[in-house]
Amino acid sequence: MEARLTLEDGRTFPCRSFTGPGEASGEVVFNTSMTGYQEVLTDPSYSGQMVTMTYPLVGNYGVNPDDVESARIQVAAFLVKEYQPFPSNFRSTQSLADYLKGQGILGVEGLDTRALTRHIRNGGAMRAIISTQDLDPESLKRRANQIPSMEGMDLAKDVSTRRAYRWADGRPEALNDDARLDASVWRHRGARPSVVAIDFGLKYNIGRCLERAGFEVLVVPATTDAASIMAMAPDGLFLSNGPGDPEPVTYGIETTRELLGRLPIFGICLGNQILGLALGGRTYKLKFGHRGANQPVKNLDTGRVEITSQNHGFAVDMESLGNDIVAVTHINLNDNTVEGIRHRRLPAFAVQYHPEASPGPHDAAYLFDQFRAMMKIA
Ligand SMILES: NC(=O)CC[C@H](N)C(=O)O
Repeated sequence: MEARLTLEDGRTFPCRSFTGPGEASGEVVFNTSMTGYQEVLTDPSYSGQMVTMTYPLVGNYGVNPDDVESARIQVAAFLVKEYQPFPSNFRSTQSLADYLKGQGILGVEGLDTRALTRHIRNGGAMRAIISTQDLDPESLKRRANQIPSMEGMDLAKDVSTRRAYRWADGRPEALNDDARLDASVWRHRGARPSVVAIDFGLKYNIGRCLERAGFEVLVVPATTDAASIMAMAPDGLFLSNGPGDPEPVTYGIETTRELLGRLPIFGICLGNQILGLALGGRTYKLKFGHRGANQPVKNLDTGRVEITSQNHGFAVDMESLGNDIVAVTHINLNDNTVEGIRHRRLPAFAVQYHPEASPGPHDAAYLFDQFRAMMKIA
């Protein structure tokens, strides 16, 4: 079915829907991973964004119930060069087209994804609209310009869980109705270090990695305050990844500021930005962001280069961090932006990239053990 993608600057790309009629809007971003499209689709950090894959053939290994990073598809639309409708993989239970259709998400193919990616690299991430109904470029351009900008947008509280839940045995587990959110919430007190993970859009693989590193994990809503967290007396605090601009996530920044020095803190991606903001730094929007599974990052402590999985459009401004308080621990070797920070005196550190790497390489898995080493219970 004929479709059209129009960016806010008027550039238009003809394409075809492989999921039936529909319309979608959001910020268009590109991801350079060669595989892992199901993890990309379900990563809550993509909320409000339409994602295009630079790898040209998508759908060939289908989808399965295990590779999800959250309970649903989070992208606003999925844009590919060539959709492969005949999946061949022993784990596949459904085609990608049926998976998207089942959740009402528009998928388009036949799009010149290379030209689109080059356009975004030159002009920056842009707002856009895709439609099978409205094919008039002028009307689409006008409407694309009415979409709210990603800057200033707090999407974390929209995707966050409404109720606290346990992460156990590799999956989310609801608490009993009578569970009290105090120190009695932990089942393995004294045997395993306990971590409260603030859910700004938590990827499931972070839950899996925390559990694998030996933690007992309780996931709480984004707006949970410091007093409620201290009431549970955890051994550590984790700040998750999440969508949107970090600056308007003032409640998360405030909670983090209050808990600095009272609990060991580890943050990933949005969690890194929130820690940076809580430490008095600033964040800014990158031109087109980092999204892919082969981003080179230099660990300044060891001098080692890690190949990392990434998905972010904002970054912590290095100049805004007081050097006597915060150390930059990791930088991106493509553009020298901040990829990791550490408090010089207090137990708090974070990375902008994804050590849980889903999809992606596992070079940075050591960070979960580093967090564990900060706990009283080792
Ligand atoms: N994956 C993330 O946590 C992304 C953080 C933030 N939304 C950004 O785009 O920079």
